[in-house]
Amino acid sequence: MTTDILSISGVGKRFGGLRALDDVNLNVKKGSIHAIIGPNGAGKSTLLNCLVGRIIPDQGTVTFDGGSLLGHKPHAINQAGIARVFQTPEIFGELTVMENVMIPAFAKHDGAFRVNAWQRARERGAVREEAEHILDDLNLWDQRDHIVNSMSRGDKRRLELAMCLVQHPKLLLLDEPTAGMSRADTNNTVDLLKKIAERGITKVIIEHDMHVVFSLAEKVSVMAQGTVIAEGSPEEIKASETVQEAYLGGAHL
Ligand SMILES: Nc1ncnc2c1ncn2[C@@H]1O[C@H](COP(=O)(O)OP(=O)(O)OP(=O)(O)O)[C@@H](O)[C@H]1O
Repeated sequence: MTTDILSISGVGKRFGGLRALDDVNLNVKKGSIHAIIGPNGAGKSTLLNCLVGRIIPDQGTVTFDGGSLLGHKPHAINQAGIARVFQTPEIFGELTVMENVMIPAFAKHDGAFRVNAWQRARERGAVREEAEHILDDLNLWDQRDHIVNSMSRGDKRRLELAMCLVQHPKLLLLDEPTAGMSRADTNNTVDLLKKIAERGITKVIIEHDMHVVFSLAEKVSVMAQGTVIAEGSPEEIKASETVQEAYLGGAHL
């Protein structure tokens, strides 16, 4: 029996004459933290976009939790249990931290269940409790009534993570979660991601910061020119000559 929650097989995507993805094969084990690294333009974001329904591959299959993801709209994929944290947080700047976390929590509930008014009122309490719990976990509780526009970039990214976690995803996609952060904020984010690892959510992380990759990932896939050129544990990837050559032109990771 397979323990893979996500299987990408033979995926290809062209943009005009450019082959952005070329026969991509990649399997993600349930409950693992799987990093995808590679130089600029390797196709990492395009692949992620295929997983959330923003881009439809020209070829190949993508199977998540036993069903095909292809042809489904982003909203349906989100309801199926995939949440994504973007490079630029997608949050509501005029609202408070708590309001931002409540929105996806309710969206998840309303999408998952058809409820009458009484049930809905009862669930309201449960949803709020869950939101409070997650804000506490992500060290955002003290800022719960702050208007989001006034927060630092690092805090906004943490908020976006909270907005994903409150949906109880089976798979969390993190697109450069530490991009533009100071070293201190990066280290905090790494600690946080380790902490939420205990929730058993599978994570796929695209990241340029090798310190982040090697401190978090159990498995690393290396992409270059639209395809996966190497795969292994962080130690195997660090030691791989193919990776050193193709990814960094011979420099050491
Ligand atoms: N919508 C698009 N239309 C045309 N070309 C695109 C489009 N999206 C991506 N590309 C091209 O596809 C290739 C792969 O881009 P992609 O953004 O997936 O790479 P990446 O590995 O995520 O890079 P980075 O690390 O810089 O984010 C690049 O050459 C890019 O210019």
